[in-house]
Amino acid sequence: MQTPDNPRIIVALDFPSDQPALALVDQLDPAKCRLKVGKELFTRSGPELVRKLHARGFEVFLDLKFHDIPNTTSAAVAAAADLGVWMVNVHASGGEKMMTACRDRLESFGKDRPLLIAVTVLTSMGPGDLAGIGITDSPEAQVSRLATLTRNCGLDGVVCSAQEAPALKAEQGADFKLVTPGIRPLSADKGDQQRIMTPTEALKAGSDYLVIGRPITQAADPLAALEAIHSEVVGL
Ligand SMILES: O=C(O)c1cc(=O)[nH]c(=O)n1[C@@H]1O[C@H](COP(=O)(O)O)[C@@H](O)[C@H]1O
Repeated sequence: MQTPDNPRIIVALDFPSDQPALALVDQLDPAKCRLKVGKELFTRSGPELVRKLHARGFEVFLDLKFHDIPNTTSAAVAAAADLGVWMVNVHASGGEKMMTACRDRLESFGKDRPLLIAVTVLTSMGPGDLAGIGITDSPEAQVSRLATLTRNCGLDGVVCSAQEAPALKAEQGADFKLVTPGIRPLSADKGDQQRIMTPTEALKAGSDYLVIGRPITQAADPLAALEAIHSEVVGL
């Protein structure tokens, strides 16, 4: 079994621009976390911010959730690989041809290619939302179907809720990476997240990487918050 490499904590940089993001990052330790850059921050600050994070020694998950025709999406994934990011993602609902094109395009980057991860069903979507787009199966069944498609297309794993991790590990195998948001230490506010788990519970459930935002970014002492979670999970 291939074990996920440390650090397993990914701090979500949900900031409107690079100044507050870098002010936070400069309090963190690249030995204890990786960083996630999403649509808002990337749209404002772009590849230059990613280069600044790399220069500070951090590995980056570029969370742009690409979803387009195979030619366009695979070119975008290759652009992310050129930038040197550690992980990049697409929507599994883009389908087999799209995911396979992305995987094939990354092969030329060899062993240094980014991990390629697919989003299944967003944690913000319930059964009513799925019905609204013509999917009458439960969210769990749809997650399972899209995770199987993702694995069959040769991708490295999926973003999912830690609550789905035990079933997905059993169905997809230990090497299929599970990247899970909705993580809350016992002492932290739940905020707008509904389906939460503690870091320890999530790793025991089968998560490989924990996406954590506000419990670290909004803490009075972000490094202390990161270190507390890191020491809780480092041996798991
Ligand atoms: O793709 C994601 O990262 C993501 C998917 C999902 O289904 N739910 C979810 O919360 N996220 C992200 O995970 C992070 C969670 O942040 P906190 O709730 O502050 O810990 C945010 O950047 C969300 O956008």
